[in-house]
Amino acid sequence: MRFIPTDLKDAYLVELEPRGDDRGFFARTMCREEFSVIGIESDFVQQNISYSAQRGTLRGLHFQKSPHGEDKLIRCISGAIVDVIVDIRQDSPTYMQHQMFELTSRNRLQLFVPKGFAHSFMTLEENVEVSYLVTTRYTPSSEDGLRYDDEALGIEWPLPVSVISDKDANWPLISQRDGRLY
Ligand SMILES: Cc1cn([C@H]2C[C@H](O)[C@@H](COP(=O)(O)OP(=O)(O)O[C@H]3O[C@@H](C)C(=O)[C@@H](O)[C@H]3O)O2)c(=O)[nH]c1=O
Repeated sequence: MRFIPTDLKDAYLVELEPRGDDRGFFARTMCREEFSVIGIESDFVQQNISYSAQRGTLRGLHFQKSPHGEDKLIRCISGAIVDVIVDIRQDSPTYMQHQMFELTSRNRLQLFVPKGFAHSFMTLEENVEVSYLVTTRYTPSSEDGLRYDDEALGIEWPLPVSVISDKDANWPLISQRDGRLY
């Protein structure tokens, strides 16, 4: 695997290193030893998949509040998404900055998102499946989120939103919050 630093501290794009032969190829998608070489010691405990039927479906931006923060390793296994992450660690040099990545079943790129980030994606095609590993079990009481259209974030989504959950359409704006985000 090749780890490509992003503009945001501690977040990486993870490129596969396929070993090809007559049958096709083989590649590792997660390897504790390779991750630890660059200082990632994530202990993944749950794997999730989501299916979105329509192009323009938006999920996020989600995080679990500290101490239930989770590292995530995201992969689009069918179709294509733009994945958007926001660094919400108050002591980080890239605090409140966001970055957008195109993850597709063709480029097979993975995105490593550390705890203390809000995470979201928008589907660019119909019938999209996203698979991801997380390091913390689902803790609904610590669930939180940022609004995809919060002017304080200024995210330029590539498509109009076609489908969004009520929960995601109604997260409070950053200007309406007190205290630390994470
Ligand atoms: C995240 C999650 C949800 N659920 C349940 C709660 C609910 O009934 C149903 C759908 O949940 P949600 O609406 O939160 O699903 P979704 O909006 O797809 O949530 C996901 O969004 C992306 C962007 C992330 O980063 C993920 O960590 C996760 O928060 O699944 C679990 O049982 N376990 C889980 O780990």
